[in-house]
Parts: sequence; C-alpha cells; structure tokens
Amino acid sequence: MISTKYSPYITFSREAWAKLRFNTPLTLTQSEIQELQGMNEKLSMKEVEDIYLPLTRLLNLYIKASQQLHTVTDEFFGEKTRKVPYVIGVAGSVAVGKSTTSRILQSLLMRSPDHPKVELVTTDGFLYPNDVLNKNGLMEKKGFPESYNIKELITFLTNLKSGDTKVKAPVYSHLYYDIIPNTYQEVVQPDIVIIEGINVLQTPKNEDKTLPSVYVSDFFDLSIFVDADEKDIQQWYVDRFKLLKDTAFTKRESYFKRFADLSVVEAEKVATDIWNNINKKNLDLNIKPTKNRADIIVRKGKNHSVSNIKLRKI
Ligand SMILES: Nc1ncnc2c1ncn2[C@@H]1O[C@H](COP(=O)(O)OP(=O)(O)O)[C@@H](O)[C@H]1O
Ligand SMILES: CC(C)(COP(=O)(O)O)[C@@H](O)C(=O)NCCC(=O)O
Repeated sequence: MISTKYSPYITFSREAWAKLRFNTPLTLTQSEIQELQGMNEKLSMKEVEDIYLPLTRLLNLYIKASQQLHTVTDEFFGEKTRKVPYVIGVAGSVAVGKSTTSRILQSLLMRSPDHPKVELVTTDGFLYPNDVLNKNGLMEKKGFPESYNIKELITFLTNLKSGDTKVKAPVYSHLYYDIIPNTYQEVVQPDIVIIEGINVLQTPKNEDKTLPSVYVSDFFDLSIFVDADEKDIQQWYVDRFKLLKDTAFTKRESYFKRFADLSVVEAEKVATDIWNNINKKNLDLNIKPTKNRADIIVRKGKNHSVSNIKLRKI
C-alpha cells in the first residue's frame, strides 16, 4: 500500500489488493464466470478472486454504511423516509472494459448475503438518436458530451434518487448504431444501480446556461474509473472491431454490415481510423480529465489483468 502525502489516493499493488478479500466467499461458478466474459478475452477465476471479490467486499461495506446513515437520518426526522438506491458510476474510455467491469460487479453484488437487486444502466441510451446527431453535424462526435441528452439523464437520475418505484431509461443498440425508438429499460425498486458510461464524471461547460446546474456524478454514492494505457485500449478497440466484423456486422440489420467483408488488414485500418478520429480524441479531450474525480481508479494491464487500484482517502 502506498500513500503519498500529496495524493488524495492510496495506491494498492495487485498483490496487496488481493489480500483484502479476507473471507468473502467465492460465489461464482466457472460457468457463471464464462457467462460474464466479454467477447474476446478470457476472464480468469483468479482475476475474479484477486481483484473483483475484494472490490465487492469494499462496495458492500460502503453500502452498509450508507444504509446506516439512512437509518440515522430517519431517527433524526422521527419518521421513515423513502428508501433510495445506492448508485455506483463506472467511467472510462470506449473499449477500456466498462461494460465488462460493470457486469462482473453486478453479478458479484447480486450474490451478496442479502441478495440485493442490482440494475445496470448504460448512458449510451441517452445519446441523441442518429437523425438528431445528423441534423446537428454530430455523427462523427458520437460519445462526445454534446452527443448526449444530459437533461434527460439528469431527470432519470433525479427520479431514481428521489425513490421513485419505477424509472425508465431509453435504450441504445450497438447493432443498429442508434437509439431504439419507444423502447425503455424499466428499473423497478432496485437496491443498487450501476450507471456505466464514458461521460459519467463529466461536468457541463460553464458557458452552457441551458444545462442543469447539477452534474451526473452528484447522484453517485461512489464512482469507479477504469483506466489503462492508451495503446492497450486502442488494441482492445481494434480487436473488438475485428471480432464484430465476423459476428454482429454480418447481420442484415447491422449498421456496419458494409464492413463485414473487409479483410483483416482493411478492418484494422478502418477500426484504427475510427479510433483516432473519434474515440481517441474523446478520450484525450473529455474522458481522461475526469479520471481524478473518481473515488476508485482501477488500472488494467495488457491482458486486462488489473495491475493496481487507487482508492480515494475518504
Ligand atoms: N476484465 C476483462 N477480462 C477480459 N476481457 C475483457 C475484460 N474487460 C474488457 N474485456 C474485453 O475488452 C473489450 C472492451 O471491453 P468492454 O467491456 O466492451 O468495454 P467498454 O464497455 O468500455 O466499451 C471487449 O472485447 C471485452 O471482451
Ligand atoms: C456508443 C459509444 C459512444 C459509447 O461507448 P460505450 O459506453 O459503449 O463504451 C461508442 O461505442 C461509440 O459508438 N463511439 C463512436 C465511434 C465508434 O463507432 O466507435
């Protein structure tokens, strides 16, 4: 464990972190882990044991403390206030592994002793539909702050954190590369909600007076930034693109079906161009600067194995 006087974080090496699991039981079978695996890499049982179980243990302790705070507040008011879900934000670059990390945490948290109801919501559902992006010249800016309907996201989070029993989030399809009209994810009385997206730690530009004066992260009880070397993230993006070329892109309804017949070399070139022209720019300009707002920074190495974890000194 390294704690420098001038950093708001304590840094744990992989080895030191793995020891913090204590007696959290390993609650996933090998087949459940397989289910959790992303699309092209192997998530090992060891990675779950060393990294994600200690993380789940910590999250469970924080959640318990937050419930105690709720009870204390009720005591102060002399009446029961509405139960609101514990909200965890997961941020990071496109292709860094936010969805995979969020799905692992969802699965492990759901298996905690009191079996909480854990919902996962991705902020791509709050992207403007392609026709709106096209009209505003934003098709090459998908994922940039201006491509999201932040007001709608803030309203969703406000309702969620007000204890509304049912809230609805719009749904994005990676296959259609667009919002699915009139389709919603219903979030009904969750105990924990994971909000995953590249934009969740961003702050609205001060000059934009039309945006609400609250940030997305104001609704989080805890935030996690998934971090890695830019070269590795680019590689994961290109690898995922090549895999999609042989799977999802071959489907008739795929927005990218024109890429299905590319050779491997051509696919690498197209993916690298999209990475450089859109996702890398977004990473440098809008995502990296939010890293140090996170409570926990999970740093991954080449093969997705976590090399260290930074924890904000609370
Ligand atoms: N912990 C992990 N172990 C193995 N593979 C992973 C892990 N995290 C991400 N990946 C792989 O890396 C790629 C990007 O991950 P993904 O979760 O889709 O990223 P994001 O949601 O940030 O775009 C996917 O192909 C996924 O399978
Ligand atoms: C929908 C996204 C903005 C969000 O990414 P995610 O939250 O899934 O990491 C991204 O997947 C995307 O489509 N970026 C635009 C460039 C591209 O096609 O990769």
